[in-house]
Amino acid sequence: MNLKQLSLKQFRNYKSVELSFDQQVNVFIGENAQGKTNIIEAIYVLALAKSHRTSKDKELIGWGEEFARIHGKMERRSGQVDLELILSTKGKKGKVNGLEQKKLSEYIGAANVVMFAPEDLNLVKGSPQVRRRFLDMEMGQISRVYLHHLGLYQKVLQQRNHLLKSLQIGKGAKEMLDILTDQMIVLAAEVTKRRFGFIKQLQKWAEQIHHDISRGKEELEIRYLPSSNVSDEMDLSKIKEEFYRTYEKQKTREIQRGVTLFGTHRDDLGFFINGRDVQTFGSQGQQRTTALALKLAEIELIYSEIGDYPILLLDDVLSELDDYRQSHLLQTIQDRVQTFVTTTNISGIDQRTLDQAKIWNVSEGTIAH
Ligand SMILES: Nc1ncnc2c1ncn2[C@@H]1O[C@H](COP(=O)(O)OP(=O)(O)OP(=O)(O)O)[C@@H](O)[C@H]1O
Repeated sequence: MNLKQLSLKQFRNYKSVELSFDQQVNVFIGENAQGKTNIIEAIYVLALAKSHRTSKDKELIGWGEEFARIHGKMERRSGQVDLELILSTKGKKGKVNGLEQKKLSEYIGAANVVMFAPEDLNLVKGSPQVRRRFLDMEMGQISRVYLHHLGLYQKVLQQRNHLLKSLQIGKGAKEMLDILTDQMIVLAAEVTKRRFGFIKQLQKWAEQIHHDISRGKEELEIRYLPSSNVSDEMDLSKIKEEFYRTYEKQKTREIQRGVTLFGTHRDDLGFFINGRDVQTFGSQGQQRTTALALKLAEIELIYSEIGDYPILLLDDVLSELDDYRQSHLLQTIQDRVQTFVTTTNISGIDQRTLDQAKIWNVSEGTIAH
């Protein structure tokens, strides 16, 4: 899929800007703090209704303004799609082809993006939260059902934590805990089952890509690491049974601590190269290759799921990759994947890429080419 036009109003440091993209590769170049990342963040938010670098939508609205608007015209295999997202201090609204969507979960998925930013190099070593966020953002854009279950799970979890806090100080109704636990377990089982399935698919691509980047020397394995004793082979009812067992074991401690101690919000992902944990034993280079393999695997996975390539957003990351990794990445995207790149220094980018790219100069919230 291709983004043909993008217009921003009061988004970050852009008062009003309209851009047309007729090339596959677009490079935004400029000094620090001029608005390069803001542009590709806008494309990410247009697709996923969430930023990759903040959970506070208010930060996306231009200072002193009431709202921000992102409008994009996409060309997909299935036809043209017009997307509009309005962020205000009161919330956000998404329109697809001019029609306002009742729920954001119905809006998400009309455009697909894969972002590779310096923070992603932290995916392997960073906190489990970073890896769960990766799972949720990636899975959310290819599965509405997943997004739906995840949203409900988060709501129930919040209520359950609230109740546990009350029970901790001798308030609240204890029978409510069983009711909320039932609801949480049904949703946790759905989320878990889908995450196992997603990892299995991602593994298939990532393994091959990692093998190629490491010139056949390394085998990458991705494992879903649940906090309960559930496994890939279990069906939904078996997963639920296991969650109930965990609940019975943890119940007293949960009340003492005033917080939910089991469930998908405590799960993690593990990466293994030739059987060794990359998080503990991986060199910096191996961590980079793993992160790159995951991103490239995501591109293939999205293609296999929806029959269209996602848009690739590379935020200041090309210069972080050595020549070999960079050319591997560029080989993957060649002619297939519309790509937006930001950089402060054009010399870090492969000349073959520059030859087919449109170069945009970014300075203090204005863009020229
Ligand atoms: N809500 C906002 N309203 C107005 N300006 C903002 C807002 N949020 C950030 N900015 C401004 O945007 C600029 C940062 O833009 P951006 O993050 O895109 O930088 P960049 O060009 O990618 O730089 P770097 O190379 O350092 O990453 C800063 O000048 C910052 O003050």
